[in-house]
Amino acid sequence: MSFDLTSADLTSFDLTLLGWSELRAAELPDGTVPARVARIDRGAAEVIAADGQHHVKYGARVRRASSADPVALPCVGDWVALKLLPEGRYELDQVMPRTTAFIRGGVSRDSVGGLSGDGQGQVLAANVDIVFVAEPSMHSTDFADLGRIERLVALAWESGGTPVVLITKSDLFEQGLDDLLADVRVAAPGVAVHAVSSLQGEGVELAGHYLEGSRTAVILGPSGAGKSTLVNALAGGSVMETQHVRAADGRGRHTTVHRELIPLPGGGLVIDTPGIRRIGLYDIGEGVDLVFSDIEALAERCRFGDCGHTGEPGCAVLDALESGELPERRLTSWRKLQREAAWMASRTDARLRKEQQNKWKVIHKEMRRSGRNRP
Ligand SMILES: Nc1nc2c(ncn2[C@@H]2O[C@H](COP(=O)(O)OP(=O)(O)OP(=O)(O)O)[C@@H](O)[C@H]2O)c(=O)[nH]1
Ligand SMILES: [Zn+2]
Repeated sequence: MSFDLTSADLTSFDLTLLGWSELRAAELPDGTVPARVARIDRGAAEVIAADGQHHVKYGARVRRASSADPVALPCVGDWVALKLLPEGRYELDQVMPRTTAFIRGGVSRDSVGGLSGDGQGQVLAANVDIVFVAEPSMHSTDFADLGRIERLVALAWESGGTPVVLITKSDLFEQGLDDLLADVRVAAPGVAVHAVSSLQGEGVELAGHYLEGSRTAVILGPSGAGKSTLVNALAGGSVMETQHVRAADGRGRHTTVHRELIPLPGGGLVIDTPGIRRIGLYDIGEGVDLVFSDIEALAERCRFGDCGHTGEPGCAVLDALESGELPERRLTSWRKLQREAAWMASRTDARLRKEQQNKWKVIHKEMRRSGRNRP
C-alpha cells in the first residue's frame, strides 16, 4: 500500500524537527553544514538541510572511506556534513557518527565493494531510535507469530535502537487479546508491548508518544502487517510519498522523489525503505542474547559452564522446560536463531569461517541425533 500524497515544495526545515541535537552539533566539523539523508539515489543522496532539500554527490573523503568499507556509505537517516563548493552547490563531505544502524550482511572489514555496496555489508538505515515490531494479531487465518517477533526484536536490539512490539489489527482479535499480549511479553522480555488497531485508531496515539522529541522510528514486520496503514494513522491522515523537489543545482529542475525519511506532522520521523521492509530475512547476532535474556539467565544456573542444554546433569534450562516455566517453543526458537546468527557471522567474517564450519558439523550431528534434518 502506498501513502497518499500531496506535493509541496520544501524551502526550509527546522533541523531539530529532524532529530538534530546539541550532541550532534558538537560533532559537526568546522566549515560544514548539517543535513539528514532522506534517500539514496544512484550514488548520490537526497538530503534535508536547514535551507531545504538538496541532491548531493559524494566527496572524495566519502568515496575513499566507502571503497575500503561499504558500511561507510551514506544511508537513509544518516546525519551528514555538507561542504559548499566554489560553484555554489553542496557536496557530501562526511557521514557523521551513527548512534544506531541496521546493517545487512554484518560489518565488512576487507571489502572492496566500493560504491556499489556489493552486498558485503550495507547499512540500511541509521540513527533509528525506536524500532516498532509490527505483528498482526491475525494474519489471514494464522495467529500472531511469536517466533517472528523474537527475530525482529533481536534485529532491533542489534541495531542499537529500542524495540517496541505492536500487535497490529487488534480489532481482528477481540477475545483473548490479553492472553496473546501476555505470550508476546514472554517472547520479548523487557520490551514494551501494545495492541494497535490503525483502522479503529486504537493504540495509535500511544505509539506516537514514542516519537516525541523528534525521534526516528522504523516499522519492521511482515507484508500485510499494517505498516503503511499505521504510518498514515500516525500522520493523522496522509503523509507524503513522493514530492516535487527543487533540485539544488540551480537549474530550477523539478524531480519527483520518493522520500524514505518521512517527517510526521505531529513530530517524529519514520524511515520506510524496501530494505527495511525485507529486513526480517537478514542477519541477527548479539540481539539474540538480549531477546532471550530469560534463557541466558537460566543457562547461567546450569551446573556446567559449557552446558549445551541437551541432557547434561544439573541443566537449569531443561529443568525450567520440565516445570513449564520455559515454553518449549521458546527454547526451539532460541536454538534456531542462535544457529542462524552464528551462520550469518560466519558468512561475513572470513576469519571465523573455519571455526564455524567445525561448529556446524557438531550442530548437524546433533540435529541428526535428535532426528531433525532442518535447522
Ligand atoms: N482489520 C484491520 N485491518 C488493517 C489494519 N491496519 C491495516 N489493515 C489492513 O491490512 C492490509 C495491509 O495493510 P498495509 O498497511 O498495506 O500493510 P503493510 O504492512 O504496509 O504491507 P506491505 O506494504 O506489504 O509491507 C490492508 O488491507 C489494510 O487495510 C487494522 O488495524 N485492522
Ligand atoms: Zn543447561
